[in-house]
Amino acid sequence: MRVLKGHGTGNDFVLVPDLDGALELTPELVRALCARHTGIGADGVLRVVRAAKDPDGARYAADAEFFMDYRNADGSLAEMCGNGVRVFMAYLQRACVVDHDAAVATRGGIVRVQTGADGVITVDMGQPRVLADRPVVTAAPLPPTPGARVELPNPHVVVEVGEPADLAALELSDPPLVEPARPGGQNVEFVVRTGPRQLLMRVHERGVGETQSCGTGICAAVVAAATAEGSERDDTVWQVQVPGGSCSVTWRADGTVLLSGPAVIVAELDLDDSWLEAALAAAGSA
Ligand SMILES: N[C@@H](CCC[C@H](N)C(=O)O)C(=O)O
Repeated sequence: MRVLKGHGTGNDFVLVPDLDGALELTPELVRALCARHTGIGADGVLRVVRAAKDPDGARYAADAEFFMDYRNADGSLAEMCGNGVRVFMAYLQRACVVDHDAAVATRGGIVRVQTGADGVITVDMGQPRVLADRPVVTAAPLPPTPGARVELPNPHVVVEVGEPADLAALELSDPPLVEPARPGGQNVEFVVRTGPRQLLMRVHERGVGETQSCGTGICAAVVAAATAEGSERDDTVWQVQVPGGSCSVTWRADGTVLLSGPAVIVAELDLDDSWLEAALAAAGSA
């Protein structure tokens, strides 16, 4: 089995090319690949398959050739992955199956992805949904604080905290408590404003834990911050710094959100059967 390792601002993935949809990607196999000590180690898996060859992708096949089958490290499915889709695009270009512009199908719909001359990849993430309720988030030592619920289409709750030191002090090894919790969970972003249209962010991802970056979360953070200050859809560029790097975001006048950032392919690996068996056993017993 041949796989690749890649990352976008430190949000890392195992890419599994399976263009004809022959592989059975079980939750156990996802956990085995993502295991940090016994597997390759990643926040998630990106299975690369022709849309027509996947049951979830087939409905998009007329408009998008490839389907990004994204799985969180715990084996769960998610609608979209903003960093992952840039890495997915980097893979498609490396495999010479697309040029610099592609439509990619995801469980959350089709997204348009473009690579600039500088190698920066921009994704049209579509229209965010800002929900009216204000769930209360608790993560030590932060007191219970109301956050903004934003869907892109993944579920996010964005909480503003005071200073960079408050952000650094947050204990995120366990999932933050969100009340009321959304069935199925949510991603939680903690942000500090460091200047006009500049945010510093940490994130706890549903199905993963704290990660170095989350692309849909970065967009959700900008949408929440712009909404709070009344500068929605003003076409300006926001910069969001995360532990793994930085991305820029534009909430356009037509309501769609653009996410731009890097994507890196780190390695291409052949997994041998004995490793796969051992990794599966380790993931099963973890
Ligand atoms: N890291 C991703 C989001 C991955 C899915 C997320 N954990 C979820 O379950 O919604 C990104 O870059 O957007």
